[in-house]
Amino acid sequence: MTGAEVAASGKPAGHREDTILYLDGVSVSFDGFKAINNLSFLLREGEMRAVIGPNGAGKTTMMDIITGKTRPDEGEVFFNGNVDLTRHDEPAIATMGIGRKFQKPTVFEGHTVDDNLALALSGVRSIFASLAHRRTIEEERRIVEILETTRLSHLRHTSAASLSHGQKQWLEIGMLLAQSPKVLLVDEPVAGMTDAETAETARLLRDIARSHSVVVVEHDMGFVRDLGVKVTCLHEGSVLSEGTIDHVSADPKVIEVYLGR
Ligand SMILES: Nc1ncnc2c1ncn2[C@@H]1O[C@H](COP(=O)(O)OP(=O)(O)OP(=O)(O)O)[C@@H](O)[C@H]1O
Repeated sequence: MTGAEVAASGKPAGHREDTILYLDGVSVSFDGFKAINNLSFLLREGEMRAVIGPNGAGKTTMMDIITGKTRPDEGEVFFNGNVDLTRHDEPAIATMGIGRKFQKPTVFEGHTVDDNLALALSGVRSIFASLAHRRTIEEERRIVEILETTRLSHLRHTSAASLSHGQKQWLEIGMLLAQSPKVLLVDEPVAGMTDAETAETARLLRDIARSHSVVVVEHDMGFVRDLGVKVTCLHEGSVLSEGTIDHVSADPKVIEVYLGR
């Protein structure tokens, strides 16, 4: 956060009511080590944010706190302005509309792209029931829409096992979209991708961000630049720098602990 955005009280500027995610004064320790230290992080509804920072900065732990995997020792964590996430567990938070994509793709390799999306769309149904289920017009429309968004229309009937690494990542993003989340948390989406796939992923996420709030954790600075959104750099569990990519990447503190290494 820039100095201008921090009120005199040290509290983050902006009303909680205007946010989709609101973290303030959040701390968590593991065996006495403060992995998150008085962290404040605000995401407006419909905003996409890139989160960067060196290894161990607390990026994953911040996501764990938002999704209910880790409970903070202190601080406020709110979703949609008024839902106190510290009072809910992981499955409840996922159901509320916070979807998370981990770094490693976990698609069903033995099934087609289409089946994978149908499975994700059905949510609670068993694999067998889901594949035997006769699709509604609305389900078919959603699948076609997600295939287009994820650049996989031409691979609809291809086995997920034969997709490239990048296409598997896109399929998994599609499976997340099928659950209609309000917020997508995306962890290192372009790790291991080709340059062309990386560039396409920035476009894909920008498309998704037109109708969702998104937090993207990534180390690839070229990709972060392509996203064209506000950047938050974490260090030692707190916000070290926040603003445009040009502001953050020119910040001497960021250069010292992260970019200059
Ligand atoms: N369950 C845990 N028990 C003990 N220490 C933990 C636990 N989870 C995270 N940590 C520690 O907290 C710190 C923050 O880790 P975290 O994984 O959030 O960083 P990160 O920014 O995601 O790093 P990376 O870029 O390497 O993924 C690290 O020092 C890590 O070792």
